[in-house]
Amino acid sequence: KKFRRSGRLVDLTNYLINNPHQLIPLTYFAERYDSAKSSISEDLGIIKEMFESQETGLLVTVAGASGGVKYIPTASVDEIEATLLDLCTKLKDPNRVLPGGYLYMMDIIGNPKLMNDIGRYFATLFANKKVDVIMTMATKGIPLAYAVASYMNVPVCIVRHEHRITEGSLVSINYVSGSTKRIQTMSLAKRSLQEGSNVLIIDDFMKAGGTIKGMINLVDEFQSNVVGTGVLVEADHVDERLVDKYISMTRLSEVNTKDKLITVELGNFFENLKQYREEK
Ligand SMILES: O=P(O)(O)OC[C@H]1C[C@H](OP(=O)(O)OP(=O)(O)O)[C@H](O)[C@@H]1O
Repeated sequence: KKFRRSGRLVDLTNYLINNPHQLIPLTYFAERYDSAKSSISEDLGIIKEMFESQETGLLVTVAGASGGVKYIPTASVDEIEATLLDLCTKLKDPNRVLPGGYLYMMDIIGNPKLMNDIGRYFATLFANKKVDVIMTMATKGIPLAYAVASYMNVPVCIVRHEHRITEGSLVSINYVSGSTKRIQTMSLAKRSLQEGSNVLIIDDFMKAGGTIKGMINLVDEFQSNVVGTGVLVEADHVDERLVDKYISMTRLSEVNTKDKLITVELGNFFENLKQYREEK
């Protein structure tokens, strides 16, 4: 069935947005709409101009036989700032304060729209990095990890607490998490991560950084490398910090459990985004 340009533009845009970071040959679209490749190229030019002016995303076209077009999700600084300021306001609620300087966050990580938006922001920042897999720690890191992974079109690798008998042979390491100073174990099935993988670590919360540090050591056990670390909230009122390179969306700068006073501000995401944009 032949489609007019207006119909092609609607379906093309929908298809691209639903298949981020995937190189799609122009012939696929030429057949899908029974149109000439030159018409498809013009369609893509219109979409590219609109996407880039609205900062919805980038359209990258790769020439040649194995070429095609790839949609890279992005987000505007204004949109990111509005979402993160709103998140800071949500996090400031004194009723969220938990013992040990943690925050109740289940409503935040249980909010699909918010997790998808934050996932897209991390995907925007890491768009040009070679990332093969998103690694996270069960349980609260899982929703955000899936959001980032879906926008980057890569799988998620979930590290478990303790040894689970349902995963086959495991690699396990011990780590100290949080102010508990408790030795804990994290484990990952041997078949979950290929050697030489480029890993982006994502978690919901970083306090002392023991969990992130543990995952960094675990990646090392798999002869793989960490290309970046992203957390939704960093609690920076801890003395020693086990992890120095990370991106945080928000920063918990003070938790006074007695008076239930907490100060939340924007994390270091913006400094890194500016730097990333200059690099491009
Ligand atoms: O920086 P650290 O001091 O190591 O703390 C951050 C950990 C602790 C907490 O996880 P838990 O509540 O231990 O586990 P779960 O995510 O399963 O709730 C949080 O989700 C981070 O993973």
